Amino acid sequence: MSLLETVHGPERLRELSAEELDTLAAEIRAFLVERVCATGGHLGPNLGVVELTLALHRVFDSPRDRLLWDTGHQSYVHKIVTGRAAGFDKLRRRGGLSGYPNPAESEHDFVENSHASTALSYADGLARADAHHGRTDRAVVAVIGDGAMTGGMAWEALNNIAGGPDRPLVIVLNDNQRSYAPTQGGFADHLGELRSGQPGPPGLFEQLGLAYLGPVDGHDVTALEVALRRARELRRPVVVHVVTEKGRGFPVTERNELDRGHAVKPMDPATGRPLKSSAGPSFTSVFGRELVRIAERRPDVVAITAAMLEPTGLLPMQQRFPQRVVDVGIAEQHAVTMAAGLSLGGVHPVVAIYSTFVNRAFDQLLMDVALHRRAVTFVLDRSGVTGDDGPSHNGMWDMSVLQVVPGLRIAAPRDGTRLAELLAEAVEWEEGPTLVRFPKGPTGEDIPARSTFAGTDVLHRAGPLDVLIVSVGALAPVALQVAEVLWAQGIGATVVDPRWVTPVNPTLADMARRHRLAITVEDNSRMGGVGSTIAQFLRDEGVRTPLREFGIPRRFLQHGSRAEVLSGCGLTAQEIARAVVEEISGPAEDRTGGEAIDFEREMARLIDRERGGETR
Ligand SMILES: Cc1ncc(C[n+]2csc(CCOP(=O)(O)OP(=O)(O)O)c2C)c(N)n1
Ligand SMILES: CC(=O)[C@@H](O)[C@H](O)COP(=O)(O)O
Ligand SMILES: [Mg+2]
Repeated sequence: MSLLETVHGPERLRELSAEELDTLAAEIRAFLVERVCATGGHLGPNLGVVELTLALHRVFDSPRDRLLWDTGHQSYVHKIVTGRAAGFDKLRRRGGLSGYPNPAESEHDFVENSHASTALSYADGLARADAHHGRTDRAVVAVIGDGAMTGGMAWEALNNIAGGPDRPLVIVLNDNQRSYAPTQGGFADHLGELRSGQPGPPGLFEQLGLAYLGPVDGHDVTALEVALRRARELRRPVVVHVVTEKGRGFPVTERNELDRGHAVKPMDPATGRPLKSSAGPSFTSVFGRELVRIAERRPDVVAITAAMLEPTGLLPMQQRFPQRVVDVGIAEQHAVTMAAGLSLGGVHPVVAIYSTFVNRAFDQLLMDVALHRRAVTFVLDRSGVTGDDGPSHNGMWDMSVLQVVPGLRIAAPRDGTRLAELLAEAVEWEEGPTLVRFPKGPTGEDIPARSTFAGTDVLHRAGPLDVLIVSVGALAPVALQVAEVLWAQGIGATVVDPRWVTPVNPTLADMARRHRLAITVEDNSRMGGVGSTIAQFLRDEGVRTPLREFGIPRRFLQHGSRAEVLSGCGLTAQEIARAVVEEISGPAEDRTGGEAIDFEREMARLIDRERGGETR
């Protein structure tokens, strides 16, 4: 039996000798490689915290002492030693282990949110609550990476912790010199000075009034324990500066200079080759390619990332124009307002952020960009359901949150060709901010329009004018399947894609007016989504056609594949069609005065007469 098989809780770790701990660390690394190569996940970060996690659980008594993991992607070892090794067969799979701490899984887990730079604020709150209740028998320990330390919230917390009353609060700074890429900036340089161990003036943390212990070898359990015990005994806020190696102990991640295996897809551990073949170009790769094409003809275009250069597709841009890509670290708020500054200075910034992380920079987008009508283009990758990264990573709120921003134009491409078109249109727009949002994964086959009216593409037209289906972004294949299912039941449908979803295209009112029912289908929260806005627009235009919105319900979505989670939200053709049939089953109210009309001919005539829009 392996040592690992005898570990069902942290107490077992305290029985082991130094040699046994070394053996256990090796077994855990082998376990991580075997399991995470099979499922995919954050292999590199977890290979780097094996010894640190063992030492933490030997020195501190979880869950009485609260261990908090910033971002939480590096908590697999914590899960293994707290009795969840068996769950790794279904890591990040529906019904299986979450890829982040999850209080529903274990009493040892406290913070599920995987948005970086929050742990010190949680720790400050917990430590104050202990003081408030007179609890002196426990500690708060926050593990935060050097990348997460580039996030502004971490410094807001440090300011309060350092200035607050003394209380047992241990900050373990896991310094592996990387986020995905090597961490940059003044603070990263300072950590380099601290790592050198050269004698010199007090470091930043001590100057703030915090105790500082380090640098400590993050792969030496004994050295770690000495430092952590000392930190525990200090009973005042202390930073333990731990130096680790991301991806340690597995050649495939150690050799990966791009990101040390930060978030790996299922792969063959012997070769590092992906287990699944690629399903064609991703939205991300199309964005990266098209941005370079735009940048070649627009010297004023500069790209900005918040520590996610490769995942957001900016690698081609950096390789082609290294001086025109700025990585601000995990600092989305700074990224957005810096973009406003760049725009004030005559640059057209393209800010590439995952949808879920733009939530953090809403005020900056609203007040620093939109209020000043700055021509900044936001590109939100991972919009809609992402799935396996759990509730905090779905990009399901961006169109609800951002549609309220005055002057912001929002586009949702349905395929790669539309993404290229819309990105170009967005960067050409100089009257104010623009935003293009798309999901994780392949673009799928192109879906051409059969006609276009004032910018709204007609994708499908069959039978009577029963249902107008407004398809938003990448759910177009679902919208087209809905039309097929309806037609099989004798119900006619017209599928349209507005491409630019905000502001609402007035043509939609003309189209809805001619149908018995309108529906919207979007990979976004149903509340406040595009459907809500179109419904409001139709009411304002006096259009009596009822509208039914299909989107993500107002709840946090547990992890699973994108398809599973979308299905769980009712966003499948069968379920949408079923709801439409129920809604429309009443007698057809004749809206055409008896003669069958040719919808597209009528729309062409109307557009030419009233709106002077282009028709094709
Ligand atoms: C607000 C926010 N922005 C971006 C991310 C994406 N992200 C996840 S982990 C990570 C790098 C974290 O680096 P670090 O804190 O040093 O942890 P390490 O992976 O090195 O252990 C990033 C950028 C995030 N989780 N939260
Ligand atoms: C933890 C984190 O926020 C990221 O690493 C995220 O897991 C990446 O997600 P993708 O795999 O969609 O790039
Ligand atoms: Mg790091």
